[in-house]
Amino acid sequence: MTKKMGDNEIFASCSFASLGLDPTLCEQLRDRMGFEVPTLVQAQAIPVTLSGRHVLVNAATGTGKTIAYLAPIIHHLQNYDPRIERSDGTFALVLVPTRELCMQVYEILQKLLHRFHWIVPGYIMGGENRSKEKARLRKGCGNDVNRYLMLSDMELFPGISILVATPGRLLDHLKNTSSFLHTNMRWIIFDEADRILELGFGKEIEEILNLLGSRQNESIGKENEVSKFSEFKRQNLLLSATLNEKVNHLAKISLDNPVMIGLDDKKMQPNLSIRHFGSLGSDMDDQSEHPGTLTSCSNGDYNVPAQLVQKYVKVSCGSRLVVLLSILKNLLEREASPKIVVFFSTCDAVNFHYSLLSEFQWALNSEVTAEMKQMFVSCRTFRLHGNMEQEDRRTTFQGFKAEKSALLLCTDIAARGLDFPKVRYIIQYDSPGEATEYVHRVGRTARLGERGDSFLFLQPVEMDYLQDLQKHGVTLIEYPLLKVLDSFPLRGQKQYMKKVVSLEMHPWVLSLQKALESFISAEKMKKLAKDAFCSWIRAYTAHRGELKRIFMVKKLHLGHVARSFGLKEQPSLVGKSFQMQTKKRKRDQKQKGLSKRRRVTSKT
Ligand SMILES: Nc1ncnc2c1ncn2[C@@H]1O[C@H](COP(=O)(O)OP(=O)(O)OP(=O)(O)O)[C@@H](O)[C@H]1O
Repeated sequence: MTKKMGDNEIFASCSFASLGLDPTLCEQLRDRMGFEVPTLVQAQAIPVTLSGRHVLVNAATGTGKTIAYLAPIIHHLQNYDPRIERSDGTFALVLVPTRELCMQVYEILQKLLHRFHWIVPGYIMGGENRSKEKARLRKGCGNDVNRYLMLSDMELFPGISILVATPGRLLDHLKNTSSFLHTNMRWIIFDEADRILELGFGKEIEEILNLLGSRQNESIGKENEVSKFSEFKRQNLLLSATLNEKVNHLAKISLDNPVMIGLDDKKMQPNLSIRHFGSLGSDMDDQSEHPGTLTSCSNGDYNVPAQLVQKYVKVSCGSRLVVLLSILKNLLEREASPKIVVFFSTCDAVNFHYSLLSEFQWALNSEVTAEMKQMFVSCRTFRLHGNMEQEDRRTTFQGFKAEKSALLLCTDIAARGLDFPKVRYIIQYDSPGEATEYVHRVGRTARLGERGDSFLFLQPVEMDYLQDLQKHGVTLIEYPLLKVLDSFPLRGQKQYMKKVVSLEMHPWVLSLQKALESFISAEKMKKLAKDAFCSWIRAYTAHRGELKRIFMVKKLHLGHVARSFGLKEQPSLVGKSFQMQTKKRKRDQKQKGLSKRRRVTSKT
């Protein structure tokens, strides 16, 4: 592994065994996962979690939080004497915000439990076709049917020991699947807690905690539910790379006198365990009522990997597309096999750029025949967003993970917790909005001490966003855009003789924009571009609070926005279709009475 940071800034100078973990489990960590020594976070969290205390972990992205909670649980479960059985039901519940994260944690569990065949992992998540899954499990295709189960199959195969779940589908089963046995539930883990709450799952989480009798005031198993495991105390763990009011509230209602890991004294006020039983669904803005509050993120530092190089790309609206393609080309040609993730604000924008990058062919000399053109970017391109079929999401997730060099175009659905190995560059083509989101997006690179660079696209009118990030201790340097554009040869010339000062008048920009507009004028691409344009404006309008001041839709020149989608049409034409779409959306929303959560998820 190439590392920029010293290993002692990432890894602890002790062994997994010295933390008190079972020797067979340590072997699994080494042989199956390739982990020789614990990371610093693991070295801090594992002994505390083994001791049975409630824990709140706030550590930078990519520091190994998953093993920090899974290893102690497996240690205890494999140690139970007599061994746990199927009929004992579920012992541990890992709640995660997205389906991809659900699969990721489940896959790690599969590896770790290889030698502990009596501990059964399972997962449930929205979007799965239940009958198809049942059939697949019955036939035993893919997985070992006896060990790896989904809760939708609980009627057929009760007894998942460690369950990974997204909140919505879990609640459904808690209410409706009578054979879901949870009287022995000992651990509840909230992974990426802030994202679970941001997605509007606060009410579901409260209901889950109530149904499982695991709110802070009920943290010891109910007296009348005596089982052979009732001597064990409930233990809840909460993990998050960023903190906010809602996470603080969840901590207060679910954690009993927790040990804080990764939190310095500045970031919290004393006595987190003060009981407050408000609602996670409501906005927690009245701090005075909550004395045990973690200080708000607005003044705090965010945990960004120290070795990450963060740059911003200052580019006027009309040249955005050309600059994106140019930077991608530059990165892909400069390095042997880079993996790049590009974030967009909407599903339609992902679809448009995906088709463009997968199909756009190009030649330096515009006179050449179609056969002589080459792909503008020559690497495998993937896309990931919330409007895709579950099966396609799964294929993308696995595919991009496996590739050595590839491009992933995605919405924020991929911003949290996903661990794609060897991602070298993150491009935030559309701005992330909240600074929290910025941190999570860049956290997909520079994981565990590896190198990583990030690029944030900003228009000249949006430069105040840098100050917003600065408030959170995040500092970016300017990307030398003109220098990079100058390095592209044009019509056979290696360098331009004349020094170009303006980006818009740069011969490379003009030439590429012309080629793009011609390509996008084809019917299929044009339709994708128009949809992307409309949804992009909607997302831009949806910036909240303080950010509205920076990302002002009225400062946008619609013609320039259209140009950034390779559209030649008059802005008024496109603007009209946008207005019609906005009206239609408002009408639909009124009719359906869409919840806050659905508004958030539809964006991703
Ligand atoms: N002890 C270890 N030794 C080597 N690699 C490790 C170790 N622990 C974890 N890793 C690897 O480090 C990477 C990051 O781990 P993980 O996904 O758990 O981080 P995280 O802190 O949960 O990140 P995020 O906040 O983005 O969710 C993974 O690729 C994982 O396999």
